[in-house]
Amino acid sequence: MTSERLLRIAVPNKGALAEPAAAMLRAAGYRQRTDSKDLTLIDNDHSVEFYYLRPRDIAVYIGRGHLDLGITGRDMLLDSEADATEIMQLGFGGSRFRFAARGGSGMSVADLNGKRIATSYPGLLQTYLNEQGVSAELVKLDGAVESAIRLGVADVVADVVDTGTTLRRAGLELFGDAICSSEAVLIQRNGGSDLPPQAEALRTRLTSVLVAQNYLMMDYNVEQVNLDTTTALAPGVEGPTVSNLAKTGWCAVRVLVPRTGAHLLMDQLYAAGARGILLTELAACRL
Ligand SMILES: Nc1ncnc2c1ncn2[C@@H]1O[C@H](COP(=O)(O)OP(=O)(O)OP(=O)(O)O)[C@@H](O)[C@H]1O
Ligand SMILES: O=P(O)(O)OC[C@H]1O[C@H](OP(=O)(O)OP(=O)(O)O)[C@H](O)[C@@H]1O
Ligand SMILES: [Mg+2]
Repeated sequence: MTSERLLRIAVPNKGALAEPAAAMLRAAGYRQRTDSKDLTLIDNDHSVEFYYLRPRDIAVYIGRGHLDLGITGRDMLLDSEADATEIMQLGFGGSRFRFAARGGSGMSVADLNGKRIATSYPGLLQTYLNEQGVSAELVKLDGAVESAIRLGVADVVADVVDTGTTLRRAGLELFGDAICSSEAVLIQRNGGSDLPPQAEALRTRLTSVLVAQNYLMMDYNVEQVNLDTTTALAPGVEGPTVSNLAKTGWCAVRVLVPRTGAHLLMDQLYAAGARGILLTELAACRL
């Protein structure tokens, strides 16, 4: 690809988003670093340069216009209050930002007035408290926020919850609605319109990875007399590819099927006469 300049993309260098972000970019056909100490990597074939940065800092670089696109968490983008916006949901790194207090304390958001709330996301939390008309003292911590109550530095925590294991281990219980539902997102500067053409190519390729996650490739053999029944069960997108088998009266069918319900479909196809049914993962898929 020829272009006047490299597209500059920020990718999380560590934490929960780093590995899945690199894996998604690899699945989309981009080169990624093999040494986790590398700070940057140029993919010359696609005229893209990747910068490996702390996920918390990525919105800052994008908002100030020093990098073109970035992958970070929605919660981190909102917390940063950077001049940046999400342009695509990436389907990994899902979490919720929640309040928690000592088990059995029966807290509610209305009880937060005057309380000390420990968090690593003061921007996100303060915005929410303002909306709720609550006045509380924020205790800003870098991580392991769940220990703040036991150690007496806070009455309540507001933190990222995925499985809830960390909270349970700390003897805490959730209260109130989720302050934010987060996942990894692709971000750009607000109103940013001077992106090189590789930006659109990246979005198309990432979309093809997401689409591929929703489908599987199915192959099966079936007798000609049963073909109408099996193709009605699995009609595919444009229609199945049907080829002749060497065995007279039989054909081979290849068809894209939704991942959800694929095993139920296998049962139905088998009952309808399909044999040798194969399900295969897709790396990428542009429909
Ligand atoms: N199980 C999880 N634990 C932590 N963050 C998660 C999890 N699942 C998804 N995330 C998301 O990952 C993003 C980055 O959080 P992460 O904890 O990796 O950053 P960090 O705390 O700055 O880094 P580190 O934990 O390495 O110091 C956030 O958007 C968060 O919502
Ligand atoms: O609900 P869970 O599945 O237990 O995951 C949530 C925990 O994971 C994150 O911590 P991380 O490992 O990023 O450490 P940190 O607190 O030092 O950031 C987050 O801050 C929670 O503590
Ligand atoms: Mg963390």
